[in-house]
Amino acid sequence: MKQKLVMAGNGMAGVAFVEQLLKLNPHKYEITIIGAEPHPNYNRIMLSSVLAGDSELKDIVLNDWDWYRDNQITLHTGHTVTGIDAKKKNIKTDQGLVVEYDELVLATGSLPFMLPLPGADKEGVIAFRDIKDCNTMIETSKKHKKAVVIGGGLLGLEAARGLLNLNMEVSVVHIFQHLMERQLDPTGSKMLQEQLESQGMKFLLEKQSDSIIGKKRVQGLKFKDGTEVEADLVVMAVGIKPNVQLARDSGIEVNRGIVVNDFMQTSVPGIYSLGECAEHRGIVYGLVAPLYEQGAVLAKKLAGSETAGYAGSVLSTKLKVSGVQVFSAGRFTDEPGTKALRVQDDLSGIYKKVVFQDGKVVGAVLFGDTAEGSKLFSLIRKGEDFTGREREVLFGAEGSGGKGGGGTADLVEAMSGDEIVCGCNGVTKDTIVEAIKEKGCVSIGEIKACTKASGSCGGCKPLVEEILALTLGADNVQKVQEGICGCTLHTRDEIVEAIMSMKLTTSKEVMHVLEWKNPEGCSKCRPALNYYLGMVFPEEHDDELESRFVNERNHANIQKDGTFSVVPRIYGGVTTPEELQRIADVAKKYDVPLVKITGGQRIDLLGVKKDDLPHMWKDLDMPSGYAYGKALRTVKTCVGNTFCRFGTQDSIGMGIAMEKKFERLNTPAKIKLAVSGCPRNCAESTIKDLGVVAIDGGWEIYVGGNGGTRVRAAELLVKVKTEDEVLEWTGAFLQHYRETANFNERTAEWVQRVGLQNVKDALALQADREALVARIEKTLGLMKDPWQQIIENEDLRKAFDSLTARSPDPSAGGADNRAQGALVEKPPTE
Ligand SMILES: Cc1cc2nc3c(=O)[nH]c(=O)nc-3n(C[C@H](O)[C@H](O)[C@H](O)COP(=O)(O)OP(=O)(O)OC[C@H]3O[C@@H](n4cnc5c(N)ncnc54)[C@H](O)[C@@H]3O)c2cc1C
Ligand SMILES: NC(=O)c1ccc[n+]([C@@H]2O[C@H](COP(=O)([O-])OP(=O)(O)OC[C@H]3O[C@@H](n4cnc5c(N)ncnc54)[C@H](O)[C@@H]3O)[C@@H](O)[C@H]2O)c1
Ligand code: SF4
Ligand code: FES
Repeated sequence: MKQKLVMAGNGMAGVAFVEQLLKLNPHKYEITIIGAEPHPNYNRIMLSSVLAGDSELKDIVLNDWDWYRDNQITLHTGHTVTGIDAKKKNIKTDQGLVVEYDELVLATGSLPFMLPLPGADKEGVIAFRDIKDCNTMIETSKKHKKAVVIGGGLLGLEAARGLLNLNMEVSVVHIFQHLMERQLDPTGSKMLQEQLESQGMKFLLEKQSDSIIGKKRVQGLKFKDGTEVEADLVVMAVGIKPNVQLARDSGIEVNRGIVVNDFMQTSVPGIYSLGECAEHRGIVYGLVAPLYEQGAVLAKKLAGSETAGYAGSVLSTKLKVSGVQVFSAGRFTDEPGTKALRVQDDLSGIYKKVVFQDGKVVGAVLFGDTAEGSKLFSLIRKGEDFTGREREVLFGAEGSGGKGGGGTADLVEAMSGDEIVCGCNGVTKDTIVEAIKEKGCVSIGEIKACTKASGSCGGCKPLVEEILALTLGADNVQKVQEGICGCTLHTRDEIVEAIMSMKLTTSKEVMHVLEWKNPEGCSKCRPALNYYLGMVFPEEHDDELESRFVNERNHANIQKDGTFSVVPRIYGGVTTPEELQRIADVAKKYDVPLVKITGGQRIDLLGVKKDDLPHMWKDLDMPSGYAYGKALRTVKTCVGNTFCRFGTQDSIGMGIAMEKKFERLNTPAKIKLAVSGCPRNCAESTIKDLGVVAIDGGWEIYVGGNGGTRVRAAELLVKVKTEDEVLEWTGAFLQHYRETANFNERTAEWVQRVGLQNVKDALALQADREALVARIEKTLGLMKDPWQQIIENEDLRKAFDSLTARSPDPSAGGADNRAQGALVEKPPTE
């Protein structure tokens, strides 16, 4: 008869242990798991990504309901274990359930530490620990503007980045002078602060919180120095405390955490503990890598296999904030007896520090370029002696900037099979090699799907790539590729090629023919396929509305309060008294709460009710400005030579001609154009996807520029003489971009990826330009104004209305609508 194994806690550490146990001895136990949260085990690490809008709950589930069922595990979610009777060997839950055990595992994790400030119980003061907190933040951002995060550690900064993505104004309050002082030295910390400030984060450093201000809901935070900051939301991210109450109440020895020996045994026979609630040799861990190592030991112990026990872990961390690369491992501070090798390149924003003791690497900090993180972490764990040749670690044996320390390839070769490569998911080298050799994985994407390695923080990707290359052999390395999303291993180019060669015209066909793993697709591939199909076969492919993002389906941008914004097209930013009168009349008639001039020189009517949209479009009698779409947005113009005394050309006329020609064009990502009448460049043409600047006797065309979060100056594509040439080059450039960029890739990223010279080469010949222009014109000839279509076509109007019925909560950015499968994107900008 099977023994009964019961586990309190359905989190990352506990379930990873059960997975290991099932591999070693699948039939030994009848397993029951009790979890307080209502979900199956999900990847807590990826909550930062959910908050940042890059994934949804369903994307981060590690073990779905079927997994428990397939492994005959009884799962009770929404139950909290409240008592243990170690004599009778049973546990009871808050719902009155009593379960008997032979072996009991406590994997209750941590609780967020909440500063005991006066007023901390007010509405809007939360932690960031679980899905519920994530949803609270997403919901709050729809109604409120100002967020304050207390704590400038890993969690606080990831929370702050997510809140910025939710369009909140974010201030991070930190008690010390330097952010992430547990992971970074002052230099790295300062560079991090500057980078995050450039993303819009504000910092209040060396501030001690005193009290939370507000009535029922938080209105601000007061500091001990008497100053205050306004806040509609306060997120506390000041550390965690092990969740030990259950163990303590049950007479199990507890210090900071539940005290365990090297075999994860507590002071009470038959009761084990692991994860963030456990304390081993005086240390309580707060990252997943050590928890997986503990799980592997406990699995062996309970499976009856041999194990030397758990001896503690060295830690490494990586901040998961897009646009910022930070890695830290081991002992990185300057202590007596240590020496550091430092490389600082302020021009490229790169900083590397490697700390040695007795010739061995004991710690490292990397900022700006973290590619060597895995290698350094491995060197720390291996303890290889570099006495007299320390520089090789960063500069290679020749001191030439090579990979040093034997390079990643040598390191990977020297790794033992049971060494963990992916700390976030506890994946060993053996598991990855097995996935490559036995399950036929040939790409990072496949290995991720098969083993989960590289699927969380991404820090182990260079190591996984190296293992792949070594295992497959150099000749097969070119086979290594990532699919466009987890549903497929096919790259963008393969998909487009298949669409063209097999004449595929629907997403379903593509998914079927290319054997999508998930036949429904996901929020990444569905809109991408719809775009590629429309780009290749503009006539044959029927636009798949259900694959479009929610704003595109509504032909209007959803605002945080659930209302919509309406932006009619105003060609080149030029309007007339009659048009202005109509806009004013519509704004009055529909009680529009805010009329705003946008950065793109047009007028935004904000706060419109969903039901009013078609009526307003009709009354406005103006084309859609596509302010919601992956399409041509605006053509900004300066006054030009019509009125400006510096103007050399008619920038307004040129801009209007461009907007009239390319309006409604579907593009991989939004497109903004501009035309300036002289090199003073008042229309900011050099931070646009395509910007035109008038010069004496002609025009310069710049491409690949971007304002917004990642500013990039556009680069000169060509100088031309006539307006017709401007239109021809613009058409050719846009079509080349449409045909070769990845879906969702802005021109700035695309030009950077493919190189300006390649773009120039593709457009150099007149014949090639003409062919591209012919193709773009074919597409443009088919495009119709979506507002007009809905006004005129009864069927489309009904479909639009039923869209309302299917999304009763128009604030479709919310978790509910995400769950229903509505595709939601980050907020758009003009
Ligand atoms: C936003 C965020 C980002 C993070 N990013 C990283 C990262 O990049 N890298 C990294 O290494 N780590 C990261 N971490 C930390 C990592 O998530 C934790 O180390 C890990 O989840 C701990 O696993 P655990 O199983 O010990 O605890 P948990 O994952 O907290 O699981 C414990 C579970 O037990 C349940 N439970 C508690 N008490 C009871 C009870 N009495 N009865 C029943 N159930 C109970 C809890 O509800 C919980 O679901 C992050 C954490 C957060 C919050
Ligand atoms: N990328 C990652 O690896 C990652 C991401 C998120 C969370 N985590 C883990 O989750 C856990 C929780 O993260 P965390 O950042 O809350 O914990 P932490 O203990 O690492 O950092 C808390 C930070 O808050 C600061 N702080 C403490 N009291 C303060 C106060 N009164 N006012 C202002 N600042 C104060 C501390 O100086 C510290 O920098 C940790 O174990 C962390 O390692 C890891
Ligand atoms: S860019 Fe030149 S032409 Fe245009 S408004 Fe400025 S100064 Fe005048
Ligand atoms: S180490 Fe984070 S995903 Fe592998």
